[in-house]
Amino acid sequence: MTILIDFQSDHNDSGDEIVEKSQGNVTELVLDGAFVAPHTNSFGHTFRDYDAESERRTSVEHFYRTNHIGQTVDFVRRTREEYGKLNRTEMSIWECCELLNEFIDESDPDLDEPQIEHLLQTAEAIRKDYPDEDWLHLTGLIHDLGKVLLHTSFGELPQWAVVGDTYPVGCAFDESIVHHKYFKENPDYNNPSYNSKYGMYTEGCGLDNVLMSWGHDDYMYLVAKENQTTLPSAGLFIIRYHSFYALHKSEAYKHLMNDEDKENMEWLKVFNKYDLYSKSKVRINVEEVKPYYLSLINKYFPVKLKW
Ligand SMILES: O[C@H]1[C@H](O)[C@@H](O)[C@H](O)[C@@H](O)[C@H]1O
Ligand SMILES: [Fe+2]
Ligand SMILES: [Fe+2]
Repeated sequence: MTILIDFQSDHNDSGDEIVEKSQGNVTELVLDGAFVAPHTNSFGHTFRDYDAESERRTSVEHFYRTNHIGQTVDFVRRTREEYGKLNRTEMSIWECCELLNEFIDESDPDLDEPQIEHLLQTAEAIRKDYPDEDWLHLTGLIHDLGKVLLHTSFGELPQWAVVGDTYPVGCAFDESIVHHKYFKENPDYNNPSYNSKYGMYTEGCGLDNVLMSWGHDDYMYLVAKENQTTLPSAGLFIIRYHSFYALHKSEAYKHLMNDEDKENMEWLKVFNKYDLYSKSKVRINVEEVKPYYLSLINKYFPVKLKW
């Protein structure tokens, strides 16, 4: 497979140097040493460009339309309560990674690989740059496991209720949210209790008190917490808010954060670089890295978890 890379430029927007190595028609990102963020995704476009004319543009836009219409306060409360019961199955973290093999995320303009590839690419890229932070490697591996909600044994939630960027419900939807215009069709959009800057919240109330649109982030957070993980609070924060781009990229909703959120945000920003820019066609040898990740799972999680 060929990775399309813009050969004109050897720096990306954030000024990181791009290193490329060619082997036949396969161009690899060189990940040893400090991680170098590529300039373009596997389709030859800049990352998170929701307007770029690509084979995925229309389906991604359609995804966000359904997502923005369906995520109401009422829907989130009901679904969170239901899935928060964790009474659907019992399995280990690694079993869940394997289950994700079959899913492709319809919200993602940058990736059309099975999810397990993305998990390992993220974790391995972090591991190279932060060799001593083993909790962050494991966070990389598990951050998207909540996408298992798409699975038939979980009642097959539709993609709009599992993937995509997340945002608070119960207060005004910020304009920086991808395809914001579709919120006009969300019933909460015209509800005066939910459509002001603070809505049902107060200044500095802390993200823990904010109801986020329902999806894989909050679900995986609940799974990890209820199964008594020993991951540090920054790991749980990353899992819970990694899709909250309006906050960690556009700095909207900062008025809802408390001091602990602000501290954890530093790690989320580190994490995001690897989550977003490690998406590539470079395959990881699963069998080779599996023993390492099994040892981390063993350190931070029980053998079987409730899902
Ligand atoms: O399309 C992607 C994908 O669903 C990711 O897992 C999520 O974290 C991102 O926020 C989203 O943009
Ligand atoms: Fe995600
Ligand atoms: Fe991810």
